[in-house]
Amino acid sequence: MKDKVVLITGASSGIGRALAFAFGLEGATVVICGRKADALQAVSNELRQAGIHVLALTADVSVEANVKTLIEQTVTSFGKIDILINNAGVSHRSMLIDTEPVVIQKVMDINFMGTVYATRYALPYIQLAKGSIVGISSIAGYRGLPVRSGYSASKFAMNGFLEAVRTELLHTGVHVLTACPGFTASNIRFSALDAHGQAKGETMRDEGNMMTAEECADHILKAVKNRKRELVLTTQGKITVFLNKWLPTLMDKLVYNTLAKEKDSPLKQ
Ligand SMILES: NC(=O)c1ccc[n+]([C@@H]2O[C@H](COP(=O)([O-])OP(=O)(O)OC[C@H]3O[C@@H](n4cnc5c(N)ncnc54)[C@H](O)[C@@H]3O)[C@@H](O)[C@H]2O)c1
Repeated sequence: MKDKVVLITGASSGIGRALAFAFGLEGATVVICGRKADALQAVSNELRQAGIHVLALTADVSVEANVKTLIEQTVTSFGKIDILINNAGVSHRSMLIDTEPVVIQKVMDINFMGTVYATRYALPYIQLAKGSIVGISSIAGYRGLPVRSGYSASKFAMNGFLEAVRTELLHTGVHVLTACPGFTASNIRFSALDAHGQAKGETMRDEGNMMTAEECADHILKAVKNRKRELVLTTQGKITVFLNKWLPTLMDKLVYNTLAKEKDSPLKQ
């Protein structure tokens, strides 16, 4: 990764932060982006202390002009972008019947349109570098998950978008990776939106019993180095993707019953 410039969206916590360390410790220059300047600065300081060359830029990925500026500032600073990691994301937890559509719009704007903006504006530079475009998707991008219909939709959209882009770029030397973590300990469940768009502020799962963000980032780093097409993480995630392909009706019941056991689940057991 020496001499590579890696742009990571949503890097002030969780998997994005861990990716900044993973790529940075391999010698890459990392450009980290997030909405909150304070949180971003704190991560930037930690990265610098670890000897990593870092630039922190604030941007809301759901705002096209912000993302355009983010790409321009990165190129002005370093002259290129080798790897773009579309990581910024938000979830929601509410039954569709209760959910204000604007909540689903917000999830789509961040998870999907954020990926569209960053990929579109970074693409000329990634093509020059014959670099990599990475989407941090989810198992929810292969198997629709109840109580997260908008989140699943945004990750299905991301998967389809990146598959199409990968095919468009087949003869250009650009690598496109769809990375689908399973449950990973992070902020994602705390910041998940409720039916009215407020952060839940709590998790409904045992965060201590999950893959860590650092383990997840190591798998993604390896997949980028090996220019893999797709990465599906955790045994549970792999089984879910496999069974859903061949036994989707059985999976409706299995997924329902599993997620009905989550604390405060609105699904009836
Ligand atoms: N943790 C999991 O269980 C899990 C599983 C599968 C996929 N993912 C995906 O991994 C990615 C990272 O999530 P995480 O688990 O590290 O959670 P996280 O909440 O710790 O990280 C998400 C990051 O995105 C940032 N972000 C949110 N909205 C943004 C916006 N509009 N503009 C810029 N930044 C924004 C947040 O501030 C945060 O830093 C997400 O795309 C998520 O969907 C997570």
